[in-house]
Amino acid sequence: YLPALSLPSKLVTSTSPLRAAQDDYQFFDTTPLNVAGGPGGTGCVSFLREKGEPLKGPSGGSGSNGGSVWLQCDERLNTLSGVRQRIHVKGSKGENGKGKSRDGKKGRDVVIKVPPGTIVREGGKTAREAGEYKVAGELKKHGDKMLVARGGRGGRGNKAFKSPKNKAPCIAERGGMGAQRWLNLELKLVGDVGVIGMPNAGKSTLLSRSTNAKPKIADYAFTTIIPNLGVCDLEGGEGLVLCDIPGLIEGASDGLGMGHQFLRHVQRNKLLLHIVDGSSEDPVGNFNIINRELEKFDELLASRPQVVVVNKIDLEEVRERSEGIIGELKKAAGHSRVLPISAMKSENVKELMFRLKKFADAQPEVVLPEAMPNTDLGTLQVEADSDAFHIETDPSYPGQWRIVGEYIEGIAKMTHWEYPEAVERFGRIIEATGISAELEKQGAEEGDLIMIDKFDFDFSPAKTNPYIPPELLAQDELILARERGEKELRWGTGQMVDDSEDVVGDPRSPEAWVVDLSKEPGFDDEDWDDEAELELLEDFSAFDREDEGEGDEGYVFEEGDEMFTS
Ligand SMILES: Nc1nc2c(ncn2[C@@H]2O[C@H](COP(=O)(O)OP(=O)(O)OP(=O)(O)O)[C@@H](O)[C@H]2O)c(=O)[nH]1
Ligand SMILES: [Mg+2]
Repeated sequence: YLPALSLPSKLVTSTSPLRAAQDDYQFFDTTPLNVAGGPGGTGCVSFLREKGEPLKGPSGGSGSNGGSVWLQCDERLNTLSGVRQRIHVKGSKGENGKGKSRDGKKGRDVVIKVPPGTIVREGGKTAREAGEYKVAGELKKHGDKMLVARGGRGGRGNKAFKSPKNKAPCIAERGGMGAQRWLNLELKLVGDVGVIGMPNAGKSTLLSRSTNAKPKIADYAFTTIIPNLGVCDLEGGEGLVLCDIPGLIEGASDGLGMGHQFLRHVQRNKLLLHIVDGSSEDPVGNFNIINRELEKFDELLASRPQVVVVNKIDLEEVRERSEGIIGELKKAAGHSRVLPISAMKSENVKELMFRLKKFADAQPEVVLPEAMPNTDLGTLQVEADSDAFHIETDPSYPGQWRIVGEYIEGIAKMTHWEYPEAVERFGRIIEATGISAELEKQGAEEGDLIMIDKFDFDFSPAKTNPYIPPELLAQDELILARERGEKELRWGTGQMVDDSEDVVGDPRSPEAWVVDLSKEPGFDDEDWDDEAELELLEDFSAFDREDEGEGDEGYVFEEGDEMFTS
């Protein structure tokens, strides 16, 4: 095993301008984003006491959900630069529940504005990695909204746990953690007209003369390393959006030059403006090279209508041969939309823009083969709210099992382990979600170590042991007999059960008997504070102290008070 070489970052950064250009480019149009929903508020344990009525029941309010993080599409934006200002975005915390049955206020949502055409991937801190991650959604139209990190669920207060069986529950939940994840956003620029051509043809110059964009212009290839969007204001119209695509060269479709990274961007343009440098050695040859590269990359792209211009006719030698070039280009292109211009001297440029606008408006909206079917972004979530789980085990650590699953891990985090009732409830959830059964199926035994998140448990398969010792099978007989109405004898959890109770259970395992409480007599809401049934409860440490010294109409317990529970 050899340690990986690690170079100082300065050495790692590219030495060739092309490499630098690619890095810059990727940085421009993709960005990582860390989103986290706010944690939910904690539930409250408190009991209300009114004048003359010492105990009026549980009154702990529930904590509220934490704020979520959303992405929202805003058509006024055309870059991700706003998002890049803040890599970490969090929803705010939900308020804790309070005494007197008051629930907390919901945490505030955060909405991040992104431009149309933003693709959201889950995972991938760097652009290079991101391509391998799952696409979670795309924001296409103004107003599209997508939930990317749900706020944590608010913990319930003890009021919510009141039941006929337990009228004075001493249990509350902690707030759940908000979802947290890395996203990678990628923007496909949307323009009406994609400006393509060899490096140095004059694409950026044209954009700077005809639109509000201020692209970098220079006398060397690959001046443009990021696609620039520019809006050309035409009288009485909405304007024409031009997209200056960095220079294409032979081999671009194989990833040479700026390669795939830009070709992708041209995909959305309704039409292409193909700029031919009239001063180059072989204008028509260059024209053909670019078209071949488009074809190799994507047939759909190659079939997009083009307008062709011969640029730099302000130069004497270009002007002289322009007519010949135009004729050849018309032949090569198979249409007659070929114009001579001088981007630098703005010759013929206004005329060109009007024609482009008219032509663009006549084109149908570009329909791309979708990466994913149309989905409702409100429901399509990065979030998976299922109780799915899986069990990890390692043969070299027998008797140790790890349960992995968002739901069960969330519940474990929300459980107040100091309340015995909460622990019991957690046990029931382990049963109900099928985790217990699955553990047994995989061979877990009583006393094995079960790990969920950072919590450890002893495994006790108690109620669902499918192995039935022979002596119990004999008991089954009795149960079945009883079900047939033949005998009155019943078995419960190791002891005889009173005949007056209704017992339901799994006949294969007498130990699984459960008393059906709904049919139990004598549990009336009014009965619960019968003093004879009350016993002293000592632990008040977790009680809500916010409402000390309330007036007559309500009272929240304080440390040192006596409290009774059934
Ligand atoms: N004489 C003349 N020069 C021009 C004209 N248009 C552009 N140029 C020059 O050509 C060179 C390249 O222009 P750019 O606009 O940067 O070319 P580009 O196509 O954007 O090049 P890349 O970004 O490298 O792909 C610059 O020196 C411009 O000044 C023109 O109409 N006439
Ligand atoms: Mg340029």
